[in-house]
Amino acid sequence: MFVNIEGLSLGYRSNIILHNIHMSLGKGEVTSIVGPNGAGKTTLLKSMASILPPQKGVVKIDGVDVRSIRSTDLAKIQAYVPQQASSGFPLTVLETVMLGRKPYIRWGVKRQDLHIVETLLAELRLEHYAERYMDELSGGERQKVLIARALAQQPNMLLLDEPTSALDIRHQLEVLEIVRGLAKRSGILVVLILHDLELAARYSDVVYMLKDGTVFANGTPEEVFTAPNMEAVYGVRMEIEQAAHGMKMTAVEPLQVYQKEEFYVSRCTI
Ligand SMILES: Nc1ncnc2c1ncn2[C@@H]1O[C@H](COP(=O)(O)OP(=O)(O)OP(=O)(O)O)[C@@H](O)[C@H]1O
Repeated sequence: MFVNIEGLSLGYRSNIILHNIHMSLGKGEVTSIVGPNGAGKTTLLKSMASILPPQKGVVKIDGVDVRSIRSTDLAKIQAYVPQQASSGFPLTVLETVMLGRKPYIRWGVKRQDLHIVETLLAELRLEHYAERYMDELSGGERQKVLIARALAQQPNMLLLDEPTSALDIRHQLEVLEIVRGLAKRSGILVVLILHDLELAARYSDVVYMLKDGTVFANGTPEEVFTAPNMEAVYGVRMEIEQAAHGMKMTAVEPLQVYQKEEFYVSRCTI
């Protein structure tokens, strides 16, 4: 499986958000989309999920325009987990994850569906929550259940919008290890939106850095996460070092701002 995005421009009503985006994503690769708030990351992911139609350009999966794929077929190819999802009515964890099997279920739940769901619950250490209702879970537990539901679709392509935002550090690593393991073992194409750039560096093969609805830089984490790129895109001076398990990024600027304020306050007091 491969995904090509060619000259994609789109927005909301007459307000164009993404401008002439080109991307190519390969099987078994983990790609992170990063960039400041409002850069257009979610809009881009929604367009890959065929939720938002392009105004120009095209998103192609294996050479086929995603807009021409029927939604039931698309659900077997790709799973999308939005930033916030609510079911609208009360479901247990088991029922929620079972919803991921919906594209495959014709007349009723089969033993194989139950096996897939139970295996995922165990893998994500959610088995003890199976009978709990979704509104009885913490934000982080709910986020893991939604990831389990996406994985139950057994997609070739997984689109996750800030999948670790509600998770503590141990669960962040756990989820990203599972997702990366799936990419490497099963050849799933994974696209993540991440705000934590150290996690993006650690778990991604490829990074696309967006600025104002355009691709400012793309390549390996080492190529993209450079001090000049960070300053140009985030407006923050950073020190970036290679560390044993990825990259270490330290913001330099906030410290200076603080020192300037302190200086200003002490001068006023005098
Ligand atoms: N439904 C909508 N209607 C109109 N404008 C929208 C809508 N959704 C998003 N936008 C605007 O599109 C721009 C890009 O939003 P988007 O959610 O794609 O950014 P993002 O990079 O994912 O941001 P964040 O990091 O804050 O989640 C923003 O200026 C936002 O206000």
